Amino acid sequence: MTLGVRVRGLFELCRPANAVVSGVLTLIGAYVAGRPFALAALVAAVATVFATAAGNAINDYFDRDIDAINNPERPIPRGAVTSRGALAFSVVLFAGSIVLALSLPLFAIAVAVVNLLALVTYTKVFKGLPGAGNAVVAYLGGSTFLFGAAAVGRPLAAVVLFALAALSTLAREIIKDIEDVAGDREEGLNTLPIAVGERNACLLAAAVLVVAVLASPVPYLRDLFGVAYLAAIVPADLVMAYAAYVAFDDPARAQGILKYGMFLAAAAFVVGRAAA
Ligand SMILES: CC(C)=CCC/C(C)=C/CC/C(C)=C/CC/C(C)=C/COC[C@H](O)COP(=O)(O)O
Ligand SMILES: CC(C)=CCC/C(C)=C/CC/C(C)=C/CC/C(C)=C/COP(=O)(O)OP(=O)(O)O
Ligand SMILES: [Mg+2]
Repeated sequence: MTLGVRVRGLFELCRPANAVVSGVLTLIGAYVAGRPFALAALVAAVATVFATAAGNAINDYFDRDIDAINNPERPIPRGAVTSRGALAFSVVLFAGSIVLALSLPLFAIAVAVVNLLALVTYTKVFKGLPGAGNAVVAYLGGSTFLFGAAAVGRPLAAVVLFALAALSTLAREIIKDIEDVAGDREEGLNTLPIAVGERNACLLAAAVLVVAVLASPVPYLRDLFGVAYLAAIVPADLVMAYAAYVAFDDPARAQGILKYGMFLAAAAFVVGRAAA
């Protein structure tokens, strides 16, 4: 195995696009809290990139046997990275994330510690319990905004964004589990759609999305954002509501549409704060 093959494998293990998105959401949290250019905001964003990369790497480590069957192109099953190498890489990334987080205010350190525990335990403890794994990933997604705001000393500024992002991520994770039912059943996993049926899981995901969409004006109503936010969030809400509708027929397409709607919503947060 050449060095290039190994480096590429480690890079893929991090799922760099997801890690960078998480870091950007942390910066948005600091921006909404009013201090995007503070050094602490940058430190928190890099800590988030490291933590997300570490979480993805350890997920692939724990999933190595399942992925050998279902995702043979992943770095461990295809032989680009050894399983011990993936675990060691994840430990190094976690350590980097902790060292960075230790320079932040106490509440931000607390969020980082809870998140690292959640990332380490997710695959073995929560993923196999119906709904629990989805809730953990939803919490993690939402916590990026909270972490960014906490890093600059104003966690309360991001509480509503945390809730909106967690609700929409919860819906998307449930829809992704509906998409994955066939493979997950073979693996013996007990995900929500396997436990309660695909239609019930879809009804729940749609209901969660409706709550998120109906709650989306709250940052405006609480004077956190200006009126431009309303103009920016409406298209995002429409895309997310459409995703809920599509989920009943085509969950694979719905989760992609929903991701797009979530990105639009994150952009609306920036617009809303800029116009506050
Ligand atoms: C109603 C309203 C205003 C909602 C707000 C929506 C919002 C701003 C959501 C932000 C959440 C977001 C864009 C999260 C992405 C970050 C992330 C890495 C999430 C967790 O992903 C795990 C997932 O299992 C990986 O999936 P995939 O994308 O298919 O690789
Ligand atoms: C703010 C700080 C310190 C950290 C934030 C950490 C964040 C945002 C994590 C986002 C959620 C995430 C990417 C978790 C990683 C573990 C995970 C759920 C991987 C998904 O792996 P797949 O292999 O696609 O799916 P399953 O293994 O769940 O089937
Ligand atoms: Mg996995």
